[in-house]
Amino acid sequence: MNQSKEQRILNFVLQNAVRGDPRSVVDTIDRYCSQKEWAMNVGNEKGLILDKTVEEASPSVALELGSYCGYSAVRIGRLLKAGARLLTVEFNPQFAAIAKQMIEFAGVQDKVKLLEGPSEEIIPQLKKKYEVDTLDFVFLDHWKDRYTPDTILLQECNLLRKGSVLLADNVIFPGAPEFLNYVRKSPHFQCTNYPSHLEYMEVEDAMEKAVFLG
Ligand SMILES: Cc1ncccc1-c1cc(O)c2nc[nH]c(=O)c2c1
Ligand SMILES: [Mg+2]
Repeated sequence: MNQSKEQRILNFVLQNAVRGDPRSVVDTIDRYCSQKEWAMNVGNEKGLILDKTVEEASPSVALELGSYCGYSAVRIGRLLKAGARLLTVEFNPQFAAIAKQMIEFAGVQDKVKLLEGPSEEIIPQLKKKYEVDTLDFVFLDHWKDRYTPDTILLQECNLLRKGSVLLADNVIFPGAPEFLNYVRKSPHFQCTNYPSHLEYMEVEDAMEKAVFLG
């Protein structure tokens, strides 16, 4: 049975990155996906926007929707302060298995916990099952059609507090026009757009930051 692209990415990391060094894992994935096989990691250009937003938010509890191979979970995990944690949600079992191994190889497994399942099932479990009070930072990078319903669900579950930062990938390509419309029209969010490019390509893309105002 021939390997999946995601397994090839993991293998390349296991053979070429430095165990326990998140930066080398991120750089090695970027090298593979820009030179060998394109894959939907947030990449280094948008990754820098992610880094700056995470550093500014300095979250104690962060949520990622869409782990894929674990690239952004490692990228976020490496920036978390002592005692802070990231919960990353992936519904595809094959991707979840790869991401778990990527997180462990990078050495961020004490800060990053992968939750396997659909976001609409996991979000309502965060308070009781995963002992979350409120979320300081949320990275939306799963499926564009879930961005708006999951943002509404986060509010309904009282998981956002004044100042919670949402950051959404791909708002231009593949595009999340309904989400942009929702957060930009809502009196409960203060939005900022960060123009960029699709990972490893010269195609226009952007990230949207939406700060919850309570
Ligand atoms: C897969 C793909 N093909 C062509 C162009 C863009 C994409 C693409 C890029 C991403 O960054 C994605 N992030 C999260 N979820 C996605 O589905 C996704 C899809
Ligand atoms: Mg993306």
